[in-house]
Amino acid sequence: METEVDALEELLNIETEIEDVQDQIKFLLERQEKLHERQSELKFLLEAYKASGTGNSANENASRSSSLEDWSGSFEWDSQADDVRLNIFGIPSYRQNQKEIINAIMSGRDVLVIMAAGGGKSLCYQLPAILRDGVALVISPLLSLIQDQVMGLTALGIPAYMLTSTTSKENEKFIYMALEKGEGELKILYVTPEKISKSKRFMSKLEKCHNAGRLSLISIDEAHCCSQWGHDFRPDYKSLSILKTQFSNVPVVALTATATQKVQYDVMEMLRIPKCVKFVSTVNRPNLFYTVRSKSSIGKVVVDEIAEFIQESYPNSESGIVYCFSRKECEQVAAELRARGIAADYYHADMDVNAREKVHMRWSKNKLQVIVGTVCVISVIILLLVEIYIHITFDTQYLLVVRFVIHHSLSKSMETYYQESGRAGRDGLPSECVLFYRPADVPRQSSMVFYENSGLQNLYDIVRYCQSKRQCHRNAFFRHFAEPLQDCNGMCNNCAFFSEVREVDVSHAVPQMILLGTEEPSSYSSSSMHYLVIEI
Ligand SMILES: Nc1ncnc2c1ncn2[C@@H]1O[C@H](COP(=O)(O)OP(=O)(O)OP(=O)(O)O)[C@@H](O)[C@H]1O
Repeated sequence: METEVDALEELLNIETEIEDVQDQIKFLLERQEKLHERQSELKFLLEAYKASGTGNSANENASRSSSLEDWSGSFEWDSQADDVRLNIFGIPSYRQNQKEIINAIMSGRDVLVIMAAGGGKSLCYQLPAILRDGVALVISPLLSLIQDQVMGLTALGIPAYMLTSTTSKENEKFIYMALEKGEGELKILYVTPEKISKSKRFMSKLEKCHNAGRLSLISIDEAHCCSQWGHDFRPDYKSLSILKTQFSNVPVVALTATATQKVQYDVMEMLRIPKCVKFVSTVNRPNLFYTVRSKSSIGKVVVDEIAEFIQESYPNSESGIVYCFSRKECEQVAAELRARGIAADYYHADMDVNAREKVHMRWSKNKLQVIVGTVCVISVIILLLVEIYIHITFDTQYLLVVRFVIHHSLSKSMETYYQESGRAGRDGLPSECVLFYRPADVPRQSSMVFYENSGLQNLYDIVRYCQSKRQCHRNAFFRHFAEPLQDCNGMCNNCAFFSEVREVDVSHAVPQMILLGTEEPSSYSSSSMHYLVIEI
């Protein structure tokens, strides 16, 4: 006769076997994903071979892409470029890859730039836009980003305009005349991708500009938005493929801070630039200290800890961002930080334009120390506010730099976290990125990303990042972006406080755990779990 002990034993065996099966399924799913990834890379490579007509060109291009030698030499525009860099942009020297990228664009090549947040991507297309004859078209996903860029360029005396829903009739007329007839001074024109996909009038003027030989280059910012495998796919970016088809002799520059191999191939395919020169800079941001802190289940305690961190580490009102999961949470956290004496306000898409403008102004005048935003797409708007030039006199600039980025809730992927946290320390000086993590936040995010391509897988990557007490946080980025590991130099909490992590043998608590796991859900109580944790 089967006893209760036999039944319990069999149940345990079955559960162990189920776990084994689940592990195998997980392994096979991961293998399938990797095979799909390689399949799309190989398909792309074969198309590149076909397009070039020779068996070796794709290889040549690939090696050329990774070689900076070709682009770092002397070119006829060197002295003019140095003059513009120094006297217009006020930048004393190039950062890594900038000169090479500029040379490739000036030589008329299509270019894909993967450069860390704050690495200086804008200069790479803005400088050639000034040097080359005609108008440079820049496609950027967000109005506020465009406004900031145009404001900054205008302040430098560069004729930059935007054609968006907020453009005045007068400016629109000026832009169309400049495109069609070459009248007026227009060097850089910013539009959103919707302009390309939806405005026939604009496309017809652009065609006239191109036919007259006045379209100097096409720059596509946040190019990862082209890829369905990226963390921020935007359907309107798909229509950008028309640009290379229609203006085949105009160099296309695609720029992004984050793109895995798969996303890079996708972007090149989507924008029809298979032979582009690829410049991939390291994702490493050596000046950022990454920390993951465990998050209390009591909301008030979390805000207490955030406030304490800000007041202790940044007593001189250095600027920072706090990211929350929802708009409501943003408003609550901002109010609670204010109640604790921190100049904080929230900023999200539900606010009207005037309210947003007001926050923008207070931020730029340094009257706000902290902006509280959401970790979804809207957060990008916040991100754009984080670095603002204040023109004191015509030739003096202050730069508001974000010194800390705090995540009250986890991001939806490693890419998103890299970008959001990357807003800190864009001047290269030491800055901090702190993520408050608790497992209970995962289901909130998973319900949001469930229907995205690889959404859950992306989420689990960042969950692994948060849960690891031993793995270097910086290395997690290198692994994610398939980059060789570099030294962290103790610039993450796992490396800095490695010796403080204790391994505890909890095997004595296993029988209790099993009993707890086999309890009827109705009899299961959090107090029994709490008791168990204390026991351990
Ligand atoms: N060679 C340089 N030397 C010093 N400062 C530079 C250089 N190039 C760019 N910068 C400055 O670095 C800051 C960041 O540049 P930029 O906005 O182009 O970064 P980005 O790569 O577009 O970042 P993100 O992806 O976050 O938007 C700006 O203040 C810019 O003026």
